[in-house]
Amino acid sequence: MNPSRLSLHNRLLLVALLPAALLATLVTALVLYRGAQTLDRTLHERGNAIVSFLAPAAEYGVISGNRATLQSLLQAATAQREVSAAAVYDDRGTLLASRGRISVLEPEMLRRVQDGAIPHTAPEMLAVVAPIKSGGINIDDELVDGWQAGATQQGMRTIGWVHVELDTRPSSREKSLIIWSSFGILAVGLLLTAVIAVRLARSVSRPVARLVRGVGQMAGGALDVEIPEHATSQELSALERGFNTMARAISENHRTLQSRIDDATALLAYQAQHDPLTGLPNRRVFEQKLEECVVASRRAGDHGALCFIDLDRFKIVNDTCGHAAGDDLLMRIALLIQQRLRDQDIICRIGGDEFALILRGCSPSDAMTIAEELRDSISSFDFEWQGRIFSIGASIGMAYIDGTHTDPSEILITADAACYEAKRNGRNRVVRYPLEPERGDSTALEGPDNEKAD
Ligand SMILES: Nc1nc2c(ncn2[C@@H]2O[C@H](COP(=O)(O)OP(=O)(O)OP(=O)(O)O)[C@@H](O)[C@H]2O)c(=O)[nH]1
Repeated sequence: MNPSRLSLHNRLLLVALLPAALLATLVTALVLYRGAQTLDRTLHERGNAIVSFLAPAAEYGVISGNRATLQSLLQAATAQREVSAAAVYDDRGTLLASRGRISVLEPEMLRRVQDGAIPHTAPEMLAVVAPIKSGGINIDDELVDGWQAGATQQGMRTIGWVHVELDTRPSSREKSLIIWSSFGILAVGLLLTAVIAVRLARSVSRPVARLVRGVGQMAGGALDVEIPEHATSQELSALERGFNTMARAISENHRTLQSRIDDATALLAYQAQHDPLTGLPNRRVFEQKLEECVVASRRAGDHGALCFIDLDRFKIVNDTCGHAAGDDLLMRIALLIQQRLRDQDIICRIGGDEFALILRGCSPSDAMTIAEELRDSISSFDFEWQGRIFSIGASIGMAYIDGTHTDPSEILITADAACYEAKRNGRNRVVRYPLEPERGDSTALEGPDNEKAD
């Protein structure tokens, strides 16, 4: 298991459970060790207390050789709950009296006992041996005096040993009980800790996982993300609220930005196709529309005409009243032309005072009529600027689109040449330049007599 690859949930579990499990195990081990020690020590102390009581009490019986006295002493000793057997030996290790099933002690072992009890353990048994000391008690002395002489411990000699065996099984049972109850408490404690740790880890990892999912969705381009706000902790709850607020703000900003981009794109597209002064379609659109018209005339027989319009004496307005006046005049002329057109006609501004008019779906004579009316309207228009009145005209060169052309620029060149001819012939007139002059059409080369005096 590589800790660096653990998920947040498992890391939190580890952080919560590992110290608790280690601590609980250590405490349990300590409690068990100390409990076992206490039980062993208590048993030893109990054995020592019994032999310490028995040894001086057996002094008289050993000296006097009164085995009945010793027997009654041992009977009293074995009446104790833990004592399973007891015995008295003389100084040579000869058994003087015994009660219960006593294990036989080696005389060397007895001789090693000089200054107090020594323990000896065997399975299910703890043996305690203590020397019986005598300070030269007279057999005829009072028993009380003998006790007092024994109590002084001055110049005493070992005259025998008392041997007591204690049953360790109750103590072992108590130890087992302590062990199992400790393990039980440990298991329950760890289980409760695990349940709490899992709930705590979930309360952190789940909101974090929701946040991670939300961030991932946003990174993937889904800006309308809203995560459920279920966190119970104050900080995570604030984080969830903050994320949603932030996501809403980003989404809103994105929408606003997108709308601005759309507006800017639309404006750019409009500007790329329109003349900024008059608002009419520009030269690029004109070329495109002319090509469409040429294709339509070839494929569907949808004939029409192109009128190249160049204003007459426009420069005078500029020179006399300035460019602002010239601009205003251009806008008014553009409006005037637009008002006189049919729905299917297209008017574009293709130069300073030059306009191109595409008439769709009309015969040569209809086209000539429209062009003449337009010329007349322009020449009849009086432009007033700061108290001064200007009257301009328009020279119009017309080329008919009859399905015989493949190149739109040919038509434009033709119309331009016709316009030039109109200028040359005195301005303010319409000249039509068919590529192949029509028979009997006097206006095709000459144009009408529509010149207006300057
Ligand atoms: N005010 C204004 N003038 C412009 C604009 N674009 C071009 N012009 C001017 O329009 C004039 C066009 O020149 P011309 O066509 O030679 O002058 P004109 O007086 O119309 O002469 P003819 O066409 O021979 O009758 C020039 O003086 C240009 O500076 C514009 O956008 N605004």
